[in-house]
Amino acid sequence: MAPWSVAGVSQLSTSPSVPVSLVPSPGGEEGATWVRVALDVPLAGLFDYRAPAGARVGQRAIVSFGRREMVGIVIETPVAPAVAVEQVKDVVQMLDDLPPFPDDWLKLAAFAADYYQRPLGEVMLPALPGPLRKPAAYQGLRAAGGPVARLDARAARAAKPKRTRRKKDQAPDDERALTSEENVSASENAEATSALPPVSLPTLNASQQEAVEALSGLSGFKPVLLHGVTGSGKTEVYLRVAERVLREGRQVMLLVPEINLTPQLEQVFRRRLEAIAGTGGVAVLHSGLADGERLQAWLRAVRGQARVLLGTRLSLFTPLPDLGLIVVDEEHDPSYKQQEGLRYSARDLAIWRARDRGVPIILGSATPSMETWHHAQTGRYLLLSLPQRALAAEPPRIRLLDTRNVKLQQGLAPPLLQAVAQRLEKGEQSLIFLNRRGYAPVLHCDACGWVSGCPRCSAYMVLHRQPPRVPGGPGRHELRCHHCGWQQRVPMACPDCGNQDLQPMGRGTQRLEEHLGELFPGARIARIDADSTRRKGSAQELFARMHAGDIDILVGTQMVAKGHDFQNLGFVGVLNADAMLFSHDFRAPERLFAQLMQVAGRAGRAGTPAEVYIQTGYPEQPLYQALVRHDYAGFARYALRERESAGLPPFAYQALLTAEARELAQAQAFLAQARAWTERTDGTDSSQAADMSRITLYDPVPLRVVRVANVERAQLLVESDSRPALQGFLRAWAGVLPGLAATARVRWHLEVDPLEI
Ligand SMILES: Nc1ncnc2c1ncn2[C@@H]1O[C@H](COP(=O)(O)OP(=O)(O)OP(=O)(O)O)[C@@H](O)[C@H]1O
Ligand SMILES: [Zn+2]
Repeated sequence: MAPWSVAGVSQLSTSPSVPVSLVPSPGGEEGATWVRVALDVPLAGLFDYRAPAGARVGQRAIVSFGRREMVGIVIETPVAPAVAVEQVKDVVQMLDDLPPFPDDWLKLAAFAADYYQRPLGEVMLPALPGPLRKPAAYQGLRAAGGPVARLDARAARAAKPKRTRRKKDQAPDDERALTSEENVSASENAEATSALPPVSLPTLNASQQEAVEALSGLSGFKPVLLHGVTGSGKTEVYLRVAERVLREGRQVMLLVPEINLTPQLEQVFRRRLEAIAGTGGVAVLHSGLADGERLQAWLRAVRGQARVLLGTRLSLFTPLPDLGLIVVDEEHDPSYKQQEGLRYSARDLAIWRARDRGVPIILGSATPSMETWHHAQTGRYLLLSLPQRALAAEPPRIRLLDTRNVKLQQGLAPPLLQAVAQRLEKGEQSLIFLNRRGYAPVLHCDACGWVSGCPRCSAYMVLHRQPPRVPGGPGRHELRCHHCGWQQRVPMACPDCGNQDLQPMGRGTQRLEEHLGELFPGARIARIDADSTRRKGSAQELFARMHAGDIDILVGTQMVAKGHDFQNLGFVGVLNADAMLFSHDFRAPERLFAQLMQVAGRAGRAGTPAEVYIQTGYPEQPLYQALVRHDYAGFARYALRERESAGLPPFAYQALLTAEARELAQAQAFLAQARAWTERTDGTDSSQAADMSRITLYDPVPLRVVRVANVERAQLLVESDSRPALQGFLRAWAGVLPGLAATARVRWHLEVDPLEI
């Protein structure tokens, strides 16, 4: 393994095949005439324009491209354009409302583009807040100066007359979208700091203390795995280390899987860290923000006014001038992986960024990914552990309920029901975890075997209960496809045989909620899943009710499994976990173990003894046995041994080419051609030929759900034991794929380090 190879990410390639040079050419920074610009278009390469008034690398420009105008970023200022001078258009406008993007940011984007095989513009521009990449934001009278200038003007106005400013200078609607409520200037921060009430800090326990000391002693790049069991107080460790870094005058980037669901987390970070960084010193970025709010938070971070950036994966690409520490909380969480466009791992890029900036990075988890755990075991990452819960003496007791010889009541085993009843009596809350939303996964005809298939997908339509039109009224049912969104009424009779008695098969969270209501008529029952939380703010409302103790029994999907620090949850029941036990995806056990550990970890956090019951038909499975012992390390040892003997990640590196077409044959033919290309050795590039010996290409196969919205999908897996070899191959391959795809008329994408196969 090469010394630079870190986690999922290899080094920034300096090989000449990288199409981007970040070094300003002899044309000079100031007064350059030619600019080479990255644009958000699905075409490889950069585009040349003339900038009569000069331009600098990293500066943005509005240019015309085809019939559109677009915002691009200057990557080079070449001495001469790559095409005939007469063909080169002038830029429409150089934008100077922001200083040029710094070198380290350009390097990060260039690395991501090269590593994930995407055009540079498709990496850079989507990473910016909306207004900064929309030419419309710079046009027209109202937009004079652009969104940044407007925001600044507003901030300046707001800073002067302190009391009476609201209402009066309300911006017109389109501008208001770009500016949010508080606009605190840097000087105001300083004032506010002293006004904040002092926060009382908990006394660290011995392992927290050790972790904080070890982390405080770090300088330079060092990845650290903070492996702390659920409820062990990892957050407190992040806070202490962050406080220290802030006092040293540096910025902290804190990545979390989700923010919308856990407003308490945001509050804790604000309260604690703004005591040092000043009011407004913590900027928060996530996809739930309006364009203007996002721009504002982003600008504050970029300008160094915000000293802490707390955000989801999209904040990874925010330039931070004084970055001193990166924290990735719940590093194993799949939501760090973007599943469309640039399919990047924010965790892996965060590690690259930490290395590039020479700062420590903390990866925290109770159930680390196998990749991270492997690095910690082999010493590449420093391993720090919090083996005990911060508050409770004991972790929850986990028990397996063997469902093979038990008579279930509506899918629920008697001991589980008794446990809920007992907690009800004691005034404690219960959580029933079922990772399947809807009423029932399929509707079925007993007479002829008909099932509710989606007309557009190779999948079942899920039976859903609609909320009643009037409170207390009857709920209607309908069929919904979770893959394509298709909806239809429940047929009155079987479409095949006319039988009028169609039956729901299996159960989802809605049906479970209904059953529990019948079984525990006096209890306050609520459900948290994607359906019950569709309305903005409804998830926060439901979680607030749970935290306030207004819910006795909570039914929930994975949305409730992570992050929440419930204080009065005494029991967790888990249904249908077996569904993930025998998946074709080699990562399924890892995900299942993490999910069960996390959901179990919601119980008994405040110190009262708690129990977790898992219903299963396979209690002897090693995964469940490890879970009962709370033995993450044992599970990981077993899982890694299996991966090693099968030659799977982290012992191999993968990429996945997916093709979509009207006909499966078309998609497969394209993949077959893409594969055949690799067998054509024309000897033009001997180094590539040598690398091919380390590359395995599997046969193209249809996806498990092969058809979605009338599009058929197939994929081709590429594997190598060497990341540089895989990267070298992908670089060459990505050059020929667009041509092959155009001829075959298929849509395609290439995913590096895929999480799901
Ligand atoms: N040293 C301490 N003394 C007292 N309470 C503490 C201490 N450290 C943490 N806590 C409290 O313990 C609880 C659990 O901490 P926290 O939520 O940080 O755990 P965690 O490790 O992030 O768990 P999870 O992985 O389950 O999210 C919180 O209520 C926190 O306030
Ligand atoms: Zn469908």
